[in-house]
Amino acid sequence: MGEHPVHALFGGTFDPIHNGHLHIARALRDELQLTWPGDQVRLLPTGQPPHRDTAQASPAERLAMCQLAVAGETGLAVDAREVFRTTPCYTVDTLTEIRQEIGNEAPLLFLIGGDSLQQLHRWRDWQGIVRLAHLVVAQRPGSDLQAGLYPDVADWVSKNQLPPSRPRLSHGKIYVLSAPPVTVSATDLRQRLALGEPTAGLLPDAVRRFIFDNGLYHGAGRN
Ligand SMILES: Nc1ncnc2c1ncn2[C@@H]1O[C@H](COP(=O)(O)OP(=O)(O)OP(=O)(O)O)[C@@H](O)[C@H]1O
Ligand SMILES: O=C(O)c1ccc[n+]([C@@H]2O[C@H](COP(=O)([O-])O)[C@@H](O)[C@H]2O)c1
Repeated sequence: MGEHPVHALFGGTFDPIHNGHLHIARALRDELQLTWPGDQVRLLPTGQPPHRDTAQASPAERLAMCQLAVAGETGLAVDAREVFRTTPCYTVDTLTEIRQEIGNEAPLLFLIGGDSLQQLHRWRDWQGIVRLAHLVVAQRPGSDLQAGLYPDVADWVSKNQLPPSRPRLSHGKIYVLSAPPVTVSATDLRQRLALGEPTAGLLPDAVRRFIFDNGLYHGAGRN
């Protein structure tokens, strides 16, 4: 144990990917010291998310935006295995597939925001997810990680804390990032873009250009 690369996955609709996403992907890489050769935080754009409406941008556009967002970023990459699926993508299935690829010993992490942790008990087989991977949670404005959790999840969280160092165990723990919360959300960005309101500082520059060049989110292109 310990000599295996660490694989971290960050699933999302990424409609569009924004600086809040990049902030927590970088925080995961840096706080858990994923600096060994082969260590990676991979953005995992979902195809059909299980619990929400279809994305506004197409799978190919969301994938392209993720690729632009990580270009040149040490230790960040994109995993395209879910994005073109037309049936719901359940995280437990994807992590099972990745676990088969990397073997049983390698640490596997799944990054979510605090709002997702509050919904975790509604996910398909969440206990199965933590038998496959560690969870890493980013604090998000409005998500109270002490009071807002389903009791079974809160109980598991309280007993399974991971220390802030490069993980050696393969799965089963939780790490809450110390990175301060940032307020950016994709819903707010889509609204701003539709209304032609400013988005500077909220999106990676290359993603902003892609949105404008391709006329995404109706009305984009003015700011
Ligand atoms: N600003 C943020 N801080 C922490 N976590 C975030 C932030 N934005 C998104 N996340 C997390 O990233 C994951 C993917 O998010 P998603 O692609 O749905 O973006 P979103 O901004 O939450 O979108 P939407 O507003 O459409 O719900 C989720 O687990 C979500 O909790
Ligand atoms: O597996 C599930 O039941 C499940 C339920 C809700 C969300 N997820 C995953 O959580 C990630 C974030 O989802 P979202 O909807 O916040 O973009 C994304 O990878 C989804 O596939 C997974």
